[in-house]
Amino acid sequence: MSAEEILSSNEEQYDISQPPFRNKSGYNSRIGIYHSLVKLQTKHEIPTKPDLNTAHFVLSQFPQAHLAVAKTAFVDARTNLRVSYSELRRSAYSLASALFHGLEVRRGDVVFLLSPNSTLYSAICLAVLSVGAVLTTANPINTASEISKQVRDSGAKLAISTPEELHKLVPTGVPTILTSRSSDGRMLSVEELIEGCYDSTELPQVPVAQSDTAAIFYSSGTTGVSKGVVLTHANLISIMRLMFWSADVSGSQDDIFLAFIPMFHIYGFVFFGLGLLCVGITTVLMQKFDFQDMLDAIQKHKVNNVPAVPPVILALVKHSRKARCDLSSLRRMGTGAAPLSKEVALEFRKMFPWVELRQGYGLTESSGGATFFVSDKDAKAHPDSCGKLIPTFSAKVIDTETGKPLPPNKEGELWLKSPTIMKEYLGNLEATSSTIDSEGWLRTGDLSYIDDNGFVHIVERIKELIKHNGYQVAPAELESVLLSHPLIADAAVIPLEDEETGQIPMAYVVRAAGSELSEGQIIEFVAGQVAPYKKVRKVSFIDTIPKSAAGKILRKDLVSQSKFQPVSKL
Ligand SMILES: CC(C)(COP(=O)(O)OP(=O)(O)OC[C@H]1O[C@@H](n2cnc3c(N)ncnc32)[C@H](O)[C@@H]1OP(=O)(O)O)[C@@H](O)C(=O)NCCC(=O)NCCSC(=O)/C=C/c1ccc(O)cc1
Repeated sequence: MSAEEILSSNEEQYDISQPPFRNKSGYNSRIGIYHSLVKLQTKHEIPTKPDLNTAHFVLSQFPQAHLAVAKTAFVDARTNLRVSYSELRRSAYSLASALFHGLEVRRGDVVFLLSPNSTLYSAICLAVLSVGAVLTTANPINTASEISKQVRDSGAKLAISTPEELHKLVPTGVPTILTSRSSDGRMLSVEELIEGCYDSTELPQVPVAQSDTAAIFYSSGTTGVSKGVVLTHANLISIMRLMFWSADVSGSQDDIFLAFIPMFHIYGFVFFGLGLLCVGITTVLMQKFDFQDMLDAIQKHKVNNVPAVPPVILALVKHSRKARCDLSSLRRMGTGAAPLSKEVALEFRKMFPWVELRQGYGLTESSGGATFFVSDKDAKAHPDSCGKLIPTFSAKVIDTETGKPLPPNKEGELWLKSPTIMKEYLGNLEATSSTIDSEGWLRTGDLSYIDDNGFVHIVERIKELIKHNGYQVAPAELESVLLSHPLIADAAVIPLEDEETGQIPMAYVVRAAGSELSEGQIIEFVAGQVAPYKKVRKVSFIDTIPKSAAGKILRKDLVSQSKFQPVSKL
């Protein structure tokens, strides 16, 4: 369904000026659907022009005044290098010309970007999208085999990599250019292409439809291993507009933001990679998170706004008193990607009474946004909620037993519909059809309820997913690594609650007969094959893995069992 179709079907079905919408929950009891009660003003409306390209849209949003006065778009927290809106636009233009005319990147070609946050990141994304190519990104700490898998699955034609991570791409054979100049000058780099002789005054004219694929982000979804989430230009343009709306309603238009949240995931991508550029704000960029560096950056650059994840909020509560730093410039903090405990939220507000704290909820499959708190007063009064549905969103809360939609205050699986919902999982019809139904409803795999006032509460995950530091870790992926060990007969991986990081992956292992494999050896074996945030950090040995009659691992039983075991974090 196109953005236009979804928007107009929302208008027809959910006339919020009519009963039964005269309730604050936005619940229509006749059809069992909740609807965002926020109407977008004209300036926030989602453009439905069929041939609009995300990059053209974002670049057209750069405020003219900012281009004229060379307002800073990005500051590198470490080097102090500043990139203005006009420089960013010039870089995007010349890189787009170089990709199109020099490297013959064409509409639909997939370009794989392997880089931490950098002042070049947005220019690269804009250039790739502007020529109708498809962007796919990855965490640079992923292992070579994880990266090969993604290059293969996405069908990447070209890669762009930092010199440090190049070795992980070499085995894939995919043509690669570097982000910065190589010391021996033998490889082409983005820096050289930007400074080269390509046209820096306009973008190549490539016809692109909003329904074209724009990006493929990898997510574990509700089940199993990592899958490519296919997002269209329509999805990204919609979320850009909603970002603009959220900055406006929360009064953040003139804030200085801090970015340590990685741009290679949807959260960082929609905020820092593209979204906040439409608002015209300045972002201080950190390549990698470090607690003290974060405090220093806030103080030095007088940062006002920090989108974060729960472990960072917890670290501020626990450690900022000891650290000598001035956080008086802070005005707003956001938190998403994992649940923030009510106690931590309350403690944070006590320690930083001058800072607004907003919890949000979004998935890669919804292009990163779904709920938001318009007012801090509401956020304060509802610390265990992640806000209300953002404009254009509808939701159903589905009884997991009967499949029927539920009214306010009843728990069920949250289903979402909006113009931001992904098109599909790449090349995976089965996963797509079990996640999005024929009417376009996305099953989130999260157990939730919506209260009388429309506040969304996420209760727990139904999907089999571990959240470590806000990163997704799929148990099935770790289980297949464990089962590849010749001395492991069977294995199951579960989330173990952890105060600092949210959850850690814990493995239950059945050793092969006669094997004396130790916990340490197993941890080391897995660590050698997966990115550091996916590491198994605790192992327990067991005689058999509990399974249903159909052979499905009964993870809930193992989770209950794990609660009775002493945990020593490694
Ligand atoms: C800032 C965090 C919380 C902490 O950083 P960290 O302390 O460096 O830890 P890492 O988790 O990055 O690193 C894991 C491990 O990798 C190691 N590592 C690190 N960088 C290296 C290196 N370059 N070399 C080698 N080893 C290394 C690091 O030392 C560590 O090792 P270990 O000691 O074994 O735990 C970081 O984890 C982080 O950014 N997490 C956020 C992840 C994230 O963005 N998730 C979003 C997914 S999308 C989504 O859910 C959307 C939500 C959303 C919600 C609401 C909205 O409104 C909108 C959106």
